[in-house]
Amino acid sequence: MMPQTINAKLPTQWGEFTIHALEKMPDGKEHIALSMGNIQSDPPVLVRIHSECLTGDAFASLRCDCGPQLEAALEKIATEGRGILVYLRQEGRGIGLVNKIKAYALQDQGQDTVEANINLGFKADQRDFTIAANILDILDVKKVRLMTNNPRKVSALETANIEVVERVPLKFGRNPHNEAYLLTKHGKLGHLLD
Ligand SMILES: Nc1nc2c(ncn2[C@@H]2O[C@H](COP(=O)(O)OP(=O)(O)OP(=O)(O)O)[C@@H](O)[C@H]2O)c(=O)[nH]1
Repeated sequence: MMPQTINAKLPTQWGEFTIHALEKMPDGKEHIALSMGNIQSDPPVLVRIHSECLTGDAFASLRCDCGPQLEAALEKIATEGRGILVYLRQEGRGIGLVNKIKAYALQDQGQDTVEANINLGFKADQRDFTIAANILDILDVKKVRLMTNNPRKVSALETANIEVVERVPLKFGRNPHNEAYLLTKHGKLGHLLD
């Protein structure tokens, strides 16, 4: 089945985006992209690949840095007047919402974010970012400036022939509740954080 895209306007507090709803994707999930401005022209467009996080994105949870990263990415795109937010339905680094809350419960008992995933029978990170490259292909984008601290996102795009001309660090949302979580991301998951 071929992927299909449905486009509509999406006015936001940062300006007007186009929302692209992607269905019939290879992983069977419904993904979303928001775009602003001319995304195919030079210089290469600013792109954020964001994994779904209901607790951080919608409920302003301080356990992670997802909400502030999402907002900062949309703001940076609006400031440039062009860019793409790819919103992947990869809740809980791919383990799903209920399993993420199970992982939070284990973290409440002292495990770190990686140990909790492993003890639930998952890998530390279940995500496959190839789907983000598929979405950029559908949007006809071949070169990007990628906002991320996660080297796996950079290598996944490059493996799929999307050139990452620049990695733009995205360090927002550090707070006392997520200090240990961010340290674990840095120490065990390879995120480029100070
Ligand atoms: N399993 C699990 N998932 C989490 C936890 N905290 C946040 N997440 C999920 O992690 C994903 C966000 O991943 P991050 O590791 O924060 O960031 P990243 O996307 O790898 O990298 P950046 O591009 O640098 O932000 C979202 O899907 C969140 O729901 C946790 O403790 N356990």
